[in-house]
Amino acid sequence: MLLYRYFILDFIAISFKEAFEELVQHFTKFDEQFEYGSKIPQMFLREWTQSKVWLLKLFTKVVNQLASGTAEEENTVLQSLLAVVDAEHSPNYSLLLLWASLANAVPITFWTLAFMLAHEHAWKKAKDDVAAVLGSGKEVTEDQLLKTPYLRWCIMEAIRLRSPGVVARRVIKPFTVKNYTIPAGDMVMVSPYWAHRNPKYFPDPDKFLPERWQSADLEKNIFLDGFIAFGGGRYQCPGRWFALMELHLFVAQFLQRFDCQLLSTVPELSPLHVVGTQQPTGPCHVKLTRL
Ligand code: HEM
Repeated sequence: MLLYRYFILDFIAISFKEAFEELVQHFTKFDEQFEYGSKIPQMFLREWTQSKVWLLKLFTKVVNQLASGTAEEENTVLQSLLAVVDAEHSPNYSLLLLWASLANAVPITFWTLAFMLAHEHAWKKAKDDVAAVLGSGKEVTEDQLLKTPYLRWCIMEAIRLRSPGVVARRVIKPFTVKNYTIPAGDMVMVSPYWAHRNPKYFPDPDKFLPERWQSADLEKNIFLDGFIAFGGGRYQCPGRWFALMELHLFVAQFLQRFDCQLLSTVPELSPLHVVGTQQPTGPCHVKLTRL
């Protein structure tokens, strides 16, 4: 759905179902091998490279169309971001934006619902809050989301437990840490995944405990100390507030419309995904009932 809106809002001529499906196929291939594509020379990944080239060509068209001022919508996420990026890098940045948004937000949506389902108390509390605040209304306002903080805690807890394995930077100028000099050209990495398992900041770190977020000031966008799921500094995730809002909105509306029961255990996380948020190793079976 996000993929669809992304293009429709920017009024791209993907008006035929087949063309849209072709886009989905190329994006899926790009996403499946992203971990390898970022490390292995492209000549060894022919299909992945073909899909990347296809997507970059598409984004070159998108960017040109936006630059010509013919897009109907204004202030879409893509337009806002392109306003601050060099023209030369715009197609690559557009593809990065599409990948970074979907590859992180989609698995986190899954983990939030799965963790809540696996913790009866969390599922019930979240459902009760949604029923009390949203009722059966069709529209959801920002004010209503603010009145369901427990949902936001569940989302933050899912992000904490399934955040990216590494956030990396290439060293431009040598620097010294504890008597070690890190030379220019090296890569330095920090692991949000492991940082979030430090009991100094997160007691019982492996447990899903939404209540721990009560002491953060999420309304003022202040996280818990030690939480680094969105990276840091100049290049930290520019989509973080958007991500939290869309996740909150989706989970609230899901709980409003469906009841769910786990039919299998929640799958383990896959150790193959290091760059983006963790993905599950396999399917999770649920019984879904429309309310
Ligand atoms: C729960 C969801 C998300 C998580 C955990 C997440 C996490 C991250 C992390 C760790 C980075 C690297 C930051 C760094 O290098 O310091 C990043 C970068 C990025 N994210 Fe997110 N992200 C999420 C959702 C989104 C969404 C929804 C969007 C877009 C609407 C987005 C757009 C981006 C972009 C464009 C970058 C690259 C920034 C750059 O290199 O300049 N992310 N994200």
